Amino acid sequence: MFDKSRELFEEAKKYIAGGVNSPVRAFKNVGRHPLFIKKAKGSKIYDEDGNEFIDYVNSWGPAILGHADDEVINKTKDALDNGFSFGAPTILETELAKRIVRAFDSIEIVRFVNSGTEAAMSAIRLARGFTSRDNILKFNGCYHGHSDSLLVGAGSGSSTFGIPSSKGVPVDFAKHTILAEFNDLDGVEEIFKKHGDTIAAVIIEPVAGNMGVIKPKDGFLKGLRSICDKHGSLLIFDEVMTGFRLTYGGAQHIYNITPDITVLGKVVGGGFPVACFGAKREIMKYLAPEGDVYQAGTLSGNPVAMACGIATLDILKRKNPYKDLEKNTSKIVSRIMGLANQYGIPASGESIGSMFSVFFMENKPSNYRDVQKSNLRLFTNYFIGLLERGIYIPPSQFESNFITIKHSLEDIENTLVAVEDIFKEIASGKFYV
Ligand SMILES: Cc1ncc(COP(=O)(O)O)c(C=O)c1O
Ligand SMILES: NCC(=O)CCC(=O)O
Repeated sequence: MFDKSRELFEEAKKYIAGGVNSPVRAFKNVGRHPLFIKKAKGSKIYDEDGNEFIDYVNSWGPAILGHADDEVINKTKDALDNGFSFGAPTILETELAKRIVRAFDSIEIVRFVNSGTEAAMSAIRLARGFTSRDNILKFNGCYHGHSDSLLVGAGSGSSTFGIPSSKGVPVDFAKHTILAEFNDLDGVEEIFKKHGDTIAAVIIEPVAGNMGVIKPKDGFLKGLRSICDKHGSLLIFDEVMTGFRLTYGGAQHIYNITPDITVLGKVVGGGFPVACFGAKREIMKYLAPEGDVYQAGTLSGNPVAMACGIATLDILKRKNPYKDLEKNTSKIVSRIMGLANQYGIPASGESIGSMFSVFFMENKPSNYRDVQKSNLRLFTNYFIGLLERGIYIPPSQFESNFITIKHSLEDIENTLVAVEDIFKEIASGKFYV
């Protein structure tokens, strides 16, 4: 069923590190080789072996309109025809910026970059420049891209200085990153008691997606806001995953909390490499060329990418699909939980907007420590079972699934049939691994 992909992966490994350009694509966790994708349209993705899948990865988040929306294609092609990179300003950048500024009260000014990694890294530099402080606080299990000071998140308790979670990150860099546990406000308060006057910023995924979907407990984000205010630290919401996905805006609108800096990516570029960070003018004026915090990019604000982002946001604004997305997502999760219950599979589900996770553990996790208790063997069997039945989900327990406006009721019913089949097999003792 996947022979051609296996051959293509072997060939790719000869020329590309590990055969992939981002490690999560390798399916290493689940002991499989990746599928090589030939094309995608709507809710479906097609591999080189000719298999069709209902897609819940959706490019890891950008494709909220489903793949290859015709209107987006046409508008992006129009931009392409005019030339695809000038290294000089275009109207398209201002147009996309206007849409973002109008959608977020917390943002007056933005700066575009090419990836969420760059955006989060630059937001941290800006916060350090603005406050003249070096330390930052992040949460265990939150992912903000792969820049040095943000690649800290494993192995440390909530009140210790971070140790790097990747080789190649100097301990001297990582020691400026303090780790706390998601949803543990007391832990954050303790850290601030000791180190408050050294902390430039708290950075958080307001709804965590990178340890599976975990929502903030009541009062948690509000508590972070007041701790930051009290100590003169900036609050950074990394809404790379949640921005324009949970609502036409971000998690900050749902929870009614105003961060100082917002980081956006994924949906804002509609599938092209676009991300940005934004804040009030008072903070953003610290950036070069107005200010002394340096940040730059040859391809930043690329016109074709901007056009794709504009077309995507305009469709979202016009269609306002968020209620329907939420309804479909909670339906999937509650039906999966019903099936898990029926077949005696230990599982809990979480969803918000069009993001969801199925955890193979009885109780809903509220932080990274909890999520470690998930039964990864069950997850792997679930993943492989789905793949073999034409359903493509992220190859890790510690990720969010996404649905798009193109996921039909039929797609959802077909997914549930596959899930039931797998749970039935597991209940009868049949495992793939
Ligand atoms: C919340 C969050 N921040 C930052 C990033 C990094 O973005 P990118 O992969 O575009 O560098 C991601 C995803 O990868 C993310 O989910
Ligand atoms: N939720 C994690 C990601 O979106 C990462 C994608 C990648 O690094 O390829």
